[in-house]
Amino acid sequence: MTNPTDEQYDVIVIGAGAVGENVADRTTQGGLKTLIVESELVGGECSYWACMPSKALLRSGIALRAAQNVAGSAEAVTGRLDVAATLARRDSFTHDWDDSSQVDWLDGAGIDLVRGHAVITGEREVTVGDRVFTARYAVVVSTGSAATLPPIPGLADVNPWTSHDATSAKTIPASLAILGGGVVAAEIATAYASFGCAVTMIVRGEVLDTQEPFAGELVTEALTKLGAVVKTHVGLESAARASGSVVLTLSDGSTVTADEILVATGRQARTADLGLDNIGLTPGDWLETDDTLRVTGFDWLYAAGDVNHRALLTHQGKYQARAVGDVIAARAKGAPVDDQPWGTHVATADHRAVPQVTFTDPEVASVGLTAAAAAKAGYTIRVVDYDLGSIAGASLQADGYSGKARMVVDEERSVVLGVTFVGQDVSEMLQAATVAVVGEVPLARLWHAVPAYPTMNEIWLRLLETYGRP
Ligand SMILES: Cc1cc2nc3c(=O)[nH]c(=O)nc-3n(C[C@H](O)[C@H](O)[C@H](O)COP(=O)(O)OP(=O)(O)OC[C@H]3O[C@@H](n4cnc5c(N)ncnc54)[C@H](O)[C@@H]3O)c2cc1C
Ligand SMILES: NC(=O)c1ccc[n+]([C@@H]2O[C@H](COP(=O)([O-])OP(=O)(O)OC[C@H]3O[C@@H](n4cnc5c(N)ncnc54)[C@H](O)[C@@H]3O)[C@@H](O)[C@H]2O)c1
Repeated sequence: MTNPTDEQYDVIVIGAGAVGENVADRTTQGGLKTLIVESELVGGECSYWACMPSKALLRSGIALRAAQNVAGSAEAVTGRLDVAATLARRDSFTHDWDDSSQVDWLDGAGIDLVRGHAVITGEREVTVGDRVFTARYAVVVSTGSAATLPPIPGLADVNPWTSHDATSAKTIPASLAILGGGVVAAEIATAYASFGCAVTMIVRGEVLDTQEPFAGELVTEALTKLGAVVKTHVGLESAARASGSVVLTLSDGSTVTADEILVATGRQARTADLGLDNIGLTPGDWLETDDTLRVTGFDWLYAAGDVNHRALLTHQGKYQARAVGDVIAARAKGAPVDDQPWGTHVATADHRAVPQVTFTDPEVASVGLTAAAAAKAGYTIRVVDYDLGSIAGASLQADGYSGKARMVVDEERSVVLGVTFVGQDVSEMLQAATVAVVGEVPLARLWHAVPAYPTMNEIWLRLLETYGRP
């Protein structure tokens, strides 16, 4: 690890998650001397408690079911999921929660690291313990987000799990209640149900209700088939521990008893103890930015990743990191700033072209606007739906393949505003949809993007045929 001796830097990045690391890399490549401060593990949530461990927990069950869904391999794969081997594979991805390889990467990239809790103590000034650092050009906040805990009577006292516990568990409880119906809840429910854990989801609305409605319907159906109980349109009134178990009283008068409860009710900004009050901002708030990721009202303060609440996804935060690192370097050198929509120094895609995969089984892969969001935004739209199971490639992928696709078209410009695929292995089909949405490729031209036969990508041809040739 580098031992910084000079307390003045060009750029100080607070938080060494995936986003902070990428910001620091870009500013360093831009010739700026950069310090990164991290209070926990270099690599942040995604590497140790979020994307990577959760996907590792999911993958073994998904691979097993994929083999069971094809005659021939189904006969060969007759055993049960090996939970211990799955957990061991998860541990290999998190390097047993040891960040030395990421620290080595920072070192190799020429980025100085200070471990400790950073506080903004003034303009361009960051204090870590008894060391005070100043930044010539910029301070970038990339402190991420943390799980919220709703103020439900008794909930805090039952020692509820957050996603940290669910992704790092060394043993799987016999039963798990999950509060919430979003991405974390649906993914963890899928993984734990695959392990044979008795999962009960308590969902105040529908599962995955920010996606197209059929996504939640198909995922709920699949979760139920896996043995999970999905209770929708019901609230949690109170929680208590009795004989070691968690006893939950629901708004419909019923009770749920489980070994543990996972609270997956969304995120809050990690800004409560960052010293925001020292610079006239409110501790605990999300940091609002312009499209160059500069915090409103400041010329030296930037925010990238979850903490700005634009799109709480690793890939989107890293996209912001590339823009923010490059714009800081450009402004420091007095070079031109390209801040027009879709320019080099802006994160335009955050507004209407965010890709996301929910790694349930079936997967949900979406980009851009849902039909409801597009209509609400005032677009004149046409919605085209198609059954993915009737695509030749899908029928080869799995016997009895079931899935659905939707394309939302802007009728005035004849371009795609959003696409959603739900089905086995659809995640790898998402990038083509993202290119179509970001590139605003006219439908007439999309007819010339010929999908190979027999792949599941033929869904594009079917969607276009259903729409009709413009
Ligand atoms: C269970 C789960 C699964 C997920 N799966 C996916 C997925 O599959 N794909 C995807 O794209 N997204 C996924 N996400 C979202 C993804 O994890 C986040 O969007 C991403 O981690 C945000 O990165 P970040 O760098 O902004 O924040 P973080 O990764 O949270 O990093 C922030 C860092 O800042 C440090 N820090 C905070 N305050 C201070 C301080 N004052 N001083 C010093 N250091 C500080 C923290 O210790 C942390 O290391 C998932 C989230 C969860 C909860
Ligand atoms: N595969 C991925 O890309 C992935 C995976 C996991 C998480 N993430 C990201 O992490 C973020 C956090 O995920 P999340 O699932 O915690 O949040 P979320 O916003 O997706 O879902 C929160 C859920 O909790 C419910 N809820 C909120 N308050 C509640 C309350 N008081 N009582 C009962 N239910 C309540 C909501 O109705 C919703 O169902 C997401 O924004 C997502 O982008 C991404």
